[in-house]
Amino acid sequence: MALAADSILTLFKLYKRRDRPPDLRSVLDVRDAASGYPQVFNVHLNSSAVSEEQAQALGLQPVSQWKAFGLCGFPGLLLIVNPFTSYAQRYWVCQALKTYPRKPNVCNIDAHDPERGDPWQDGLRTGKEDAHRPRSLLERLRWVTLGFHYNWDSKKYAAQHHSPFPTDLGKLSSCLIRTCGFPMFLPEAAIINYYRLDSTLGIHTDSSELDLTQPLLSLSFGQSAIFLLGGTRRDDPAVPLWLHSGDIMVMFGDARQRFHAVPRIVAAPGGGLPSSLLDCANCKTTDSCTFPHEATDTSGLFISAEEWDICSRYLLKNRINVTVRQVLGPGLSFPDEPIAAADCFCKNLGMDGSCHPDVVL
Ligand SMILES: O=C(O)CCC(=O)C(=O)O
Ligand SMILES: [Fe+2]
Repeated sequence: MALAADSILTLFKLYKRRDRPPDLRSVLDVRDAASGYPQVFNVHLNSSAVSEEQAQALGLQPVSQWKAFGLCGFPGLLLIVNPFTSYAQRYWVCQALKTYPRKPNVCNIDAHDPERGDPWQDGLRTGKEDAHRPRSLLERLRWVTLGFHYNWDSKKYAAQHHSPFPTDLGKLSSCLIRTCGFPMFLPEAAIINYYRLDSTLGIHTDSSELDLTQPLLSLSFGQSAIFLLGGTRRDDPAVPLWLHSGDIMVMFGDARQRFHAVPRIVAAPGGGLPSSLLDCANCKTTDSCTFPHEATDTSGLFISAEEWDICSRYLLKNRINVTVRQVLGPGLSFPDEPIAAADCFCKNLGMDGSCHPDVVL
C-alpha cells in the first residue's frame, strides 16, 4: 500500500467530514506493518536504558518486548505500540482524570470560572446529554497544562506561570524518552487534551518550546484517533496514522516541527472500550474483570474499582492525549522578548467554544 501524497489540509478535510464517512482503510496502522506497508520499518530501542524493574514500576512491559516503528520519509517519527500493562494504562488514565486537573494545574474551565472546583469530585452525569442537563466539570474538561503552563493567547511559556510537574508522569516520560536515545530530556511542561468523539485538533506545529532539539512525547489513551503528520510546509504530503490506546509517539529532529493534526476520533466497534483496556493481563478476562488486582500486580499503580468505574465510563466517549515537552535547554532562560508564535491554525477542540491551541481559522 502506498502512502497518500495529499497535503495535510486535504486529508484533514477528508477525515473530518461527517456527512460521508471516510474510507479508513488508507489510515496506516503500524500494527499491520508486517502486512504490506513497505514504508514502515522496525526500530530497535535502547533496552539497556531502562531496567525491567524501572519499567515495571511505571506499568511498562520490559523494553525488550516493545514494538517500535519508524516511517520512511518521516525521519524523527517513532511510534511505540502500547508498551503498558492493561492495569497500568488504567492508572495513567485515572491520573489524567483525577489528579492532574486539580489546582494549581491549569485547565480550560479556569478562564470562565476561576473558582472552579475539582473536576473529579464533580463526577460524570448520568442520562442523555441535552440542554436541560448541564455538563459536569469533568465532562467540560478540554485541556489541562502541567509544569510550565502554555499560554494559548501569547503562545508562550513563562517562568512565573509554573507549577510542579507531577513526579510520576515525569519519571514515565524520562524513561520512555531514554529508550529513544535522549538521556538528558527534562519533562518540564505537558498539555493534556481531552477529546470527545466529535472533537478535532487543528493543523499546527509545536514550536513554542525554547529547546527544539529535545523530543516531544505523546501518550494516547481511550478511543482511537486518526493522526495526520505532514511536513514543515503546509502543502507537503501528509500521512494518516492510527493512534490507539496506550500508543506512544515521539517526535524529534526533522519530525519535531512538522505540521500535524487530529481530524477524527473513531470509537471502538460496538461502542465499547478499546481492546487494550479490556484485556486484563491479571485475570485473563475481557468481560468480567473485577478490580483491584493487588495480589497479582506488582507495579504498585493501583486504582480502585470505583475509580475505574468513572474512568471506563468516561473512556467510552473520549480520548485523552498527553504531550510532554522540554521547554528550556541547558543554560537557557526565558527571554524578555516574545518568542516566535507557534505556526498554528486550529479549530476548536470540542464543541463548547473552548479552544485548544492558538488561532481559530
Ligand atoms: O492528540 C494528539 O494526538 C496530538 C496532540 C498535539 O498535537 C498537541 O497537544 O500539540
Ligand atoms: Fe501538537
